[in-house]
Amino acid sequence: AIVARHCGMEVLAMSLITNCCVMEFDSDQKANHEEVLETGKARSKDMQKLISKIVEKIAS
Ligand SMILES: O=P(O)(O)O[C@@H]1C[C@H](O)[C@@H](CO)O1
Ligand SMILES: Nc1nc2[nH]cnc2c(=O)[nH]1
Repeated sequence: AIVARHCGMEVLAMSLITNCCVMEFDSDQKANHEEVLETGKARSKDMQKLISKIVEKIAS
């Protein structure tokens, strides 16, 4: 993104929130990669649709 901006390109960044951050060191809860993969998979179609719509709007 930094190089793209340097070259004068417009940049859109997106992020999918995939899990909760565990703030307490001694918490029983633990963040794990499986929940991240699971959410990514569960939301992949939504992300595809959203990005397609954005590209359509940019192109029109
Ligand atoms: O050990 P961290 O906090 O880096 O772990 C998080 C949770 C997942 O294991 C991974 C992201 O997928 O980072
Ligand atoms: N998606 C995701 N990425 C991370 N990178 C470091 N920690 C995390 C986390 O809890 N979730």
